[in-house]
Amino acid sequence: MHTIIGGGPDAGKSVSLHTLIAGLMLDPATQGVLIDGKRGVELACWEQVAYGGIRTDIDSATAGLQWARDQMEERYGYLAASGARKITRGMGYGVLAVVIDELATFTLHPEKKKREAFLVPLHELGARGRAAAVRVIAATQKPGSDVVPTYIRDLFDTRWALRCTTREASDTVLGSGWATRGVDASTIPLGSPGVGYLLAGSAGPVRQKGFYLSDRQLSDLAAYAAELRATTLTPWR
Ligand SMILES: Nc1ncnc2c1ncn2[C@@H]1O[C@H](COP(=O)(O)OP(=O)(O)OP(=O)(O)O)[C@@H](O)[C@H]1O
Repeated sequence: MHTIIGGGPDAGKSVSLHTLIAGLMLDPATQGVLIDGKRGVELACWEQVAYGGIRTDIDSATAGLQWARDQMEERYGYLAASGARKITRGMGYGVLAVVIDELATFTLHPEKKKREAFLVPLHELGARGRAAAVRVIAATQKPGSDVVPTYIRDLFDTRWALRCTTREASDTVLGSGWATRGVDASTIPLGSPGVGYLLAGSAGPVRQKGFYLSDRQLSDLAAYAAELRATTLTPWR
């Protein structure tokens, strides 16, 4: 499953992202590439457990994606050699998580070459990552095709629409047609951070409120995740 989180300012995207990161990184077998388009201010607490630290500029973000892509290829090599179709627990690999806060920072980068270099491995991870236990999770204020290319947006099968500023933006996150069927994240009242519609699997979107973790709780969880990594023998160390 790859997840996109969309919503207007203060909708609760970063907090939602943190809860997903916490869930992933508390398993010491998870490897995480963490990319922060908000200059590192959001994801900083996960610095110790992120592969190569928190990546804030497009060059290091792209290098992180390329590293994850190489890991994915290695996993495909293992699958080919073992005759299995997908990575499962017990094969010696954990989840490889690629998390991006404010995706638009990179997809709208002014240098076309750098933008493209970022999008190529991101697309490969999204398109071929599932069988290799790669999970791409991205948050963005503006998920429209002028910001996130449609061929990238379509790779996300789990969609989480927090409060959006327009009906169109809500449909962009969830997939077109949901607003006319009464599922419209622009109707979520202002001042309800974390409330949104989650579309996962074949059932329709479910209205729910994301879990809240304070900065203190997050830094405690991040420290615990780091400690687990230091004391647990993982397949890749
Ligand atoms: N699930 C939640 N429950 C309660 N408060 C929340 C929740 N999620 C977020 N908040 C609060 O709402 C505010 C905005 O949250 P957050 O920074 O995650 O929003 P955002 O969508 O990332 O904002 P922006 O895009 O403007 O940076 C913060 O003060 C945060 O503490």
